[in-house]
Amino acid sequence: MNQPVQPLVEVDQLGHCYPGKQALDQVSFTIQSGQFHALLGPNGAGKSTLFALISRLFQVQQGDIRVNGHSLRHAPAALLGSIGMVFQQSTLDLDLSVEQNLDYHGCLHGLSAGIRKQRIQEELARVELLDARGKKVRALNGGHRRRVEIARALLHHPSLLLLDEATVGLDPHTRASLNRHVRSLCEQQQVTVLWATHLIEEILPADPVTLLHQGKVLANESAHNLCLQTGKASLVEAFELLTADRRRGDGASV
Ligand SMILES: Nc1ncnc2c1ncn2[C@@H]1O[C@H](COP(=O)(O)OP(=O)(O)OP(=O)(O)O)[C@@H](O)[C@H]1O
Repeated sequence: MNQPVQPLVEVDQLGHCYPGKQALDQVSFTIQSGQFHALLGPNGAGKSTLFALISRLFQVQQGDIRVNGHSLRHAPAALLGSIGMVFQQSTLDLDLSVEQNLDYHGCLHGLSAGIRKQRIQEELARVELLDARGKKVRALNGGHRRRVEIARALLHHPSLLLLDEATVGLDPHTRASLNRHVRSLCEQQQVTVLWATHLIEEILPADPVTLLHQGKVLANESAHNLCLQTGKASLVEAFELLTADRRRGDGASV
């Protein structure tokens, strides 16, 4: 008999309150290894709060997150070593070169000079920016800066790559190309991805989706199943139905 596969990521009953605002309320979902998992939610749903918790910008108040079995509460350093982050706001130093930005990150992760040199070369080649290694980040366009951030996030070979609204501010063509690139990392390099977005067009029918709205999980399903279960032809309509129910207070969930 087949054993159930242990998920790579377990978000378990996560809660977070700002003064006077419950931003996350008993949020639970899992991600299987090698998947492109979408965290779909409109502005204010709580996506960035979840990212701030997993990256330890905030202290965990309720619940836990486990990556590769490392608990945010009990083994935070091991968990941080297992993840790579691309935040909504760029965190590159514009006046350093691409290579200097990556090298600094490698130092923070304790990589030796030799390993840093090798990995910088590998990751920049993967995002097709090897020729830009000596350029200041300020000289790159928005799409290329995002690619540098992805290369940087993968430098220490994390199990999980998290991207928070990574395509914000990019033109439609660059958005689509970045989305395709990250999917190819899943398919070809077995990288596991949590892709937070409010843009439904970035999600494909087979993608597992966690639908987050006003701090609560409304659904954990593939986009295709969400349409089937709501009887809607498109994810846009399914999303409208589920979030409208919530706005009316029906509290429907799938
Ligand atoms: N520092 C804060 N103090 C109080 N409330 C906050 C704070 N930061 C966020 N919030 C509120 O918490 C809720 C969740 O915000 P969060 O930024 O996590 O959502 P989001 O899904 O990432 O949205 P966006 O894409 O607009 O950033 C929102 O209602 C927001 O106004």
